[in-house]
Amino acid sequence: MAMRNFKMEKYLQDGEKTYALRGEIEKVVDELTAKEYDSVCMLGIGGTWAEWYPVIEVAKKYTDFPIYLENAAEFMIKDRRHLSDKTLFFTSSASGDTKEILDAVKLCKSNGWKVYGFTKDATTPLAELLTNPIYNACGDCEHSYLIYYFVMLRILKNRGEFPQYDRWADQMKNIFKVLVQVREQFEPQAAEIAKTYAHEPYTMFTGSGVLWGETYLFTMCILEEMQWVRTKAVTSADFFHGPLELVDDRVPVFVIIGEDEYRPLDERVERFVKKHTKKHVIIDTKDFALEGIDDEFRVICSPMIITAILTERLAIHYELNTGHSLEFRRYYRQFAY
Ligand SMILES: O=P(O)(O)OC[C@H]1O[C@](O)(CO)[C@@H](O)[C@@H]1O
Repeated sequence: MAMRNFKMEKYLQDGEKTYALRGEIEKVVDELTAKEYDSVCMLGIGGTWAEWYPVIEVAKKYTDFPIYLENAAEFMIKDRRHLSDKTLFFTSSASGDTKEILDAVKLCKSNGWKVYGFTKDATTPLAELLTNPIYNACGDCEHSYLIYYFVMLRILKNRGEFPQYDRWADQMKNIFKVLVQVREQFEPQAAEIAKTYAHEPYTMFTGSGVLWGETYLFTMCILEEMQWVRTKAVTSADFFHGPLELVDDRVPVFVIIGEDEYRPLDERVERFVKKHTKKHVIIDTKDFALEGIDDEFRVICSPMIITAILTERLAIHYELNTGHSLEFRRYYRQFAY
């Protein structure tokens, strides 16, 4: 099935460019971890916060080292005594002009804290603030996941907590090709799901663990910001503390099922919705093969599967059905607020 609005050659070329950043990222991380440090802090906002989320969730499976994920706007006003000049700070903004990120990085700098990270190119305001900025022209989520994982898992490797780093990173050379297969497999379903649900007045999404960030991102940044489709994202655990009361045949529930230790929580939601609404959509990362990638790395790659099929493919089919351009905003970045 041909994929609407998908340029395969360009996608694979962009993937090669992103993978090629591996050496540069490893060099920065190796230099930083050769010196004394006592914590790691990632700064994000909205979509970037959601993209860092699984990277930190994964890291916590391998280490109990202090690793923080801060919302850049909250970071400005909250207590920061857990951070210091011994913290390794990273951030990312594809546009390089997201206000909250710029403010947070300026605040770090005013404390003498260096911030490392990513932006699209050397012309952005963020590029001027970062130490050793790394340029990643393609800000799509799977690209972000890959480079953020290069940062985080390399730190863990250097701490002796992720000795399989090289095997994992070598296998990531093919991840973009694999994610084309994942897209192709999902495409007929994406077309069908969007046709059925794009005009629903309210849609719930549940997810958990390593997939929570992408669940939240897809509803907030794609369906709400880019499609004006009303949604609720709730963790599989919290679904049973409120949202379940709204479920009946009028309310579609998308259940995103992952492969980490949270899976039983997702399966509990699956059992419930299958009984209480005809409008359930079950999306299980286990249904997608990752050719050439070891099973022990599936959880790490699982947000890439979800972003490929929802944020990339389902979004395109929603756009087709709603007739609302994914590019159009009425408020976001249209004026100061
Ligand atoms: O990477 P940038 O340019 O800072 O943009 C991040 C933003 O992009 C979006 O994901 C989509 O416009 C926002 O919701 C998000 O906060």
